[in-house]
Amino acid sequence: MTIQSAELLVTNGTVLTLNDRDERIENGAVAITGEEIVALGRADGFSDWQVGRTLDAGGGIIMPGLINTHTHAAMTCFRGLADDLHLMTWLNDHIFPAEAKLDREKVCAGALLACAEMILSGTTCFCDMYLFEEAVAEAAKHAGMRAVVGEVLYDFPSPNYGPVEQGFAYTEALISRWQADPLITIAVEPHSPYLCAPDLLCRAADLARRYEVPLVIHLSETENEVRQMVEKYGHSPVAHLAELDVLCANLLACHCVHLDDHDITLLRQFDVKVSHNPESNMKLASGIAPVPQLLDAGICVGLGTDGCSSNNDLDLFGEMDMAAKLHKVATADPTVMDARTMLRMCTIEGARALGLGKITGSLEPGKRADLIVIDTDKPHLTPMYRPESHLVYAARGSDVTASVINGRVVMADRSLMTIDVEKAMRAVRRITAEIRG
Ligand SMILES: CSC[C@H]1O[C@@H](n2cnc3c(O)ncnc32)[C@H](O)[C@@H]1O
Ligand SMILES: [Zn+2]
Repeated sequence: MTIQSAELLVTNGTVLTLNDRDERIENGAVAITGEEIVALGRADGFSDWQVGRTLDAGGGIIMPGLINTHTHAAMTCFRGLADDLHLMTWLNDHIFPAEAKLDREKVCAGALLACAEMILSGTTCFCDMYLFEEAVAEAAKHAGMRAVVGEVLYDFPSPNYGPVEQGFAYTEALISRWQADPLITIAVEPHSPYLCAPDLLCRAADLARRYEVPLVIHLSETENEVRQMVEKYGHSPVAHLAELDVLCANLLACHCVHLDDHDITLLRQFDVKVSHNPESNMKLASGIAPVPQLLDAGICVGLGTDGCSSNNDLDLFGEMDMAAKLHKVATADPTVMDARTMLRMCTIEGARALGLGKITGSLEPGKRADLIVIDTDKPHLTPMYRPESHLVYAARGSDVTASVINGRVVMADRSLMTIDVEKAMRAVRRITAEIRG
């Protein structure tokens, strides 16, 4: 008889696989070796395994880590700086002037704090658009997080690279530097059709196609944006991208709040993925994305927080709860966006949206070991008829006790292994003085 072995066994919990069959394993365990899940099943099935380290889930829930499909991680530096404003006032009068004061070190500090907040609230993977993204990639790598990162490209000079020509060069350098990294994927990220001329959009799409990397953009976020685009180009933002041949399966379109039926047909036709950011859309009063319609059309939708200056946190548990309830009230239909749909949106569908569906987003042998443990021994999680219900409607990020990313334990007993959280908070507090000054 061969002795089976695992370097790490996460055991004694209800395992939610979020795989195609949505399996739930009571008294379950997940065996990990190196970066990968090697087996999962009932915990007693592993009693004769040789195990290096055991992580006891204490009777809680073991599930795939959450995936945040749209962040501007370093915007932790601007949390609470400017609230209660329209998007364009918020951006032009407050955020862009503050961002002009950023540099590589500040972005690195802001992103590291974001990683601490994300790991502590159950996120294992995020997709980021910002300035000085090399620093974001380094922060994510330091934190041990999986990330898709891309330098923002737009028509005006960037505080990082200057004119956009150099933005393309910077993006290509990022792609070649991080090509073989197990955690970091580089994306091409034009900001939006309203800040990017047609030529920039076409070049960005060509670059993403050439390197087979994700293409990420803000799209149809506000009514004003749609009006402007129709006046300027005679098309909606989605139809504008279709005209330019930018719509494709590796495009992640963030927000997609103001869509007409033709836009939805186009998104489906080109298999475009959508990132839904309900809290940011609510806070900036941008509107309500037609997510139930997108799902009915068969479009892949992931969940995102957007930057935490328009949210104002990075807790995806809160985001799932908000999204589920927002769409119920918007459609006057309590059956839409049920708990299962929300959990899938935040895990496997998020992974698919980022082009990572084959490696993460569900617990299956052969996939990377990206998982979290939730402590359910809490008054607000008692009793528990259905774990899926609690995860969406009752749990908070602070209920997450452990996190494993790419096979590495990055948090246990709510202690971060990779980040000195006190130091990370101090660094960002120091930056706020400069931002204010
Ligand atoms: C420089 S990277 C990204 C750029 O986008 C700004 N931003 C943050 N949130 C939003 C949003 O909801 N819509 C459009 N632009 C947004 C961010 O401040 C950065 O300047
Ligand atoms: Zn955004």
